[in-house]
Amino acid sequence: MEASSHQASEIAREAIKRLAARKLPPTPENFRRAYFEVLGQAPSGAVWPEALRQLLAQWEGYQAGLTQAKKREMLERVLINFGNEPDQLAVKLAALARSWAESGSAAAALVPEDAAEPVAATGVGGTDAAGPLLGQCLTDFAGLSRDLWPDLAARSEALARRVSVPGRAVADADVAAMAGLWREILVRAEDNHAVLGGLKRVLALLLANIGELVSQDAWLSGQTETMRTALADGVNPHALFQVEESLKELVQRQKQLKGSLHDAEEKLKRLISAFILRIGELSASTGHYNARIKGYAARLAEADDIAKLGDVIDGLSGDMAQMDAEIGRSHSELVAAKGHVEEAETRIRALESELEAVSALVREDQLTGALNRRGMDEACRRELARAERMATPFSVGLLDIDNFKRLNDSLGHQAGDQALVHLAGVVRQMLRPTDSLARYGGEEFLLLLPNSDLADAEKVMLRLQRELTRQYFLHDNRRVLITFSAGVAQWAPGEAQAGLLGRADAAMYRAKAAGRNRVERA
Ligand SMILES: Nc1nc2c(ncn2[C@@H]2O[C@H](COP(=O)(O)OP(=O)(O)OP(=O)(O)O)[C@@H](O)[C@H]2O)c(=O)[nH]1
Repeated sequence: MEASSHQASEIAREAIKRLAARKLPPTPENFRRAYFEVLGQAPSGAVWPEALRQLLAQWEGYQAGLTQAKKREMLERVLINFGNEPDQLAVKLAALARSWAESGSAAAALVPEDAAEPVAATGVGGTDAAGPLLGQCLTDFAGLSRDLWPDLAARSEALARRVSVPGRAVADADVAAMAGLWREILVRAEDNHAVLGGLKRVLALLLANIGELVSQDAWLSGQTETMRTALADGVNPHALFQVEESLKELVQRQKQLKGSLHDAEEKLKRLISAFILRIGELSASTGHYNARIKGYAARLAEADDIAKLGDVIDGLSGDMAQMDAEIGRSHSELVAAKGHVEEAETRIRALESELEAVSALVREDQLTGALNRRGMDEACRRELARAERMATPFSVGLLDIDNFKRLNDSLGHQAGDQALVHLAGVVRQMLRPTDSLARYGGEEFLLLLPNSDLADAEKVMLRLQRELTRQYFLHDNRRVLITFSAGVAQWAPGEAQAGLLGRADAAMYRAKAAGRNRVERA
């Protein structure tokens, strides 16, 4: 129930009258209580704990027809619409939790447009009682998230300690900190969702390839098909359990297959050595026949009667027939072997092109483990969309190692490679879990920094420069100092990825031109 500005001033007037009548000092807290009393609502501090408690319970619970993704989307909508109005936000969140609880009908899956009805603060007398309750919610969350997100758990605990001080009113800053925490949870949950999706796709790819590789083994194909079907319905503990069981069987079967493969290899070896033997025999026998034919030629020259001639021809045609049979046998063996070889070659070519296609899908730079250009494009797209949706800042830092050619020339290309690996390692140590590192070019790296404005991004790059003076790159036990020049740019709403990176690039060039080892803002 929003009060118009006229109503609001009326309510404020009445609230002041009440304070005067009760001889209460007009502190902000007393005024706040009186104001909500006149308005007929519980003060917002009392609404928050209950709203969060309900939301957490429903977030983890199961509701027919509501997926986690759907719930996340609904929650984001509420946060975007009411994120700047803490009182309204608490009320809307409570209403959202109620709508989830009542879910099961299609209508319940929609965010109620007018969910302004305040939630009764059951058992909560006012702001003084709100703190401990809120603290309990935050402590519960910390317990649940400690394994997954230790940093958020720590933040939640710190906040819990702050709001749980008996008699202390919940301050607006606490509510803002909670909203910030909740946003971070959403972002992480979204990332986890993306990771799960990625794992599912990788597994599907793997299964598709296993199926292809073992297409002749009906049993194995059947198993992989079962796993594919189990995963197609969505990743849940039951499906994962099924897949795990199937994989165990698959591993067992693979062991047997390896044995068969070994046998097949042995057989192939025997076939080849037999073939070589045959060729040897053939050339020996043709040599032997050559000698015999020469003998027949001599006997032919000496044959002076038809009977002797007949003997020579009989012997010759007998030998010729035998030779013919041997050559025929070797020829058909040769044809069969050629067929096998061609078959194997076709299979190997198909597998090679499949491998190439799979490699092209890889999103990581092989040397440094940072994202490659493809991975960077995807991550950048995702972060821009998120920044747009959640109205949060997003910045990038583009760094280019200084005088890298000189390092390469003096220490060798391999040392240059190790220097790149070292730099990527140091960057990774410093990044937050939501940040990403991509290899932009040879000795250029891009840092994607969600939830960071230009000043934050500049701080990150300067911190990285300092860190590199502490963590030297060691080559043959010699310390080599790596410095870089960088440009930082903050995304402007509506700006395309190319525009953002172009600005960061231009700033980086300015840093080079200004003498290197510096950070310039775009
Ligand atoms: N070892 C190694 N060197 C690389 C790799 N990619 C690019 N390089 C080298 O990085 C060097 C970059 O040289 P330049 O573009 O002249 O830049 P620079 O020497 O760093 O000079 P400034 O950028 O002006 O400070 C070239 O010698 C490239 O061969 C790589 O993966 N490994």
